[in-house]
Amino acid sequence: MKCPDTCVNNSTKLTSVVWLGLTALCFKTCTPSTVSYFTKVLQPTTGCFPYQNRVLFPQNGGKMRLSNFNRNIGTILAKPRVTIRYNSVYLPKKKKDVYAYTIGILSVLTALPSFVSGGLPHPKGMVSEGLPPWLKVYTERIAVTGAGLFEDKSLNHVLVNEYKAGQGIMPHEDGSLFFPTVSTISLGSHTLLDFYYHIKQDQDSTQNNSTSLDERHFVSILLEPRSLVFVAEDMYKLHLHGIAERTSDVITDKVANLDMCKSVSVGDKLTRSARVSLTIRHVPKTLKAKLFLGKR
Ligand SMILES: O=C(O)CCC(=O)C(=O)O
Ligand SMILES: [Fe+2]
Repeated sequence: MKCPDTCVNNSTKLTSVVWLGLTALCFKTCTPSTVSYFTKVLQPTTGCFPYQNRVLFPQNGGKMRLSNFNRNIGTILAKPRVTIRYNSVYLPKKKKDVYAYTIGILSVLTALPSFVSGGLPHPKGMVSEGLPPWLKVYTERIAVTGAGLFEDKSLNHVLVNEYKAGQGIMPHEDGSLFFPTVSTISLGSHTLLDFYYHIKQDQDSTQNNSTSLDERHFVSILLEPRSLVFVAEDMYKLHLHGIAERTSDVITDKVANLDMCKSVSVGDKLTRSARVSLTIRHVPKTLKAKLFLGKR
């Protein structure tokens, strides 16, 4: 089970020796033309996973194509202040696009399940490190697609997670360090993003106070390969979300976006494979990095 990215565990810092080893492995495994596509992106250490502050990634952001990014977007839940929007075909199926590289590189470097780009969110402010060009392609276009959901804020934080079949992320909330809209691109496998009611402290409440996760689970969203989902407002702030540790998912009537998914119906069993998610957010509180070299 992965921890949510709001956890910080410094004991998982990657040593440069391990990184150099993994880099050498990648360069040995990739063909020379592939290697020329990749450059190292140095990332800060955050989260709960080992090996996450060094990763190789394509830097040819300008060449990537995101098709349909403003089409096919559908709203699943849109009561006042409760919003999920879903786009099943946000990324084209195209050779040499970033999803292929992402999956390829993460499977070569199997010990790289997660990394953060943009900085480390902190209550006092994130020292903003900027995003590499290939990620900016996503953040800028998602800001357009999600217009109205981010209040024109720039998306300055990206978390990349890899899940092998059978892995998930425990029910959690993303917390107040982020603006309360999250956008997620899914690469590789489908998954089910499950939403749960919190346990209510209010004794008068007659519902949603079960301690059983199954009973608190009230809706799921099927995240298809290359899809984009926005979770906003109360859906972000009031409820927990998570991904169950399963190797396959049986589709039930709790899956709220079936009408937006191609050829999937209630009763179907979908087998998971490796999935990589790009979780793209806005961190409101940022600090300018100050370097004090010598006497002030
Ligand atoms: O991988 C995902 O789609 C969910 C990740 C998530 O909820 C998180 O990192 O906070
Ligand atoms: Fe989350």
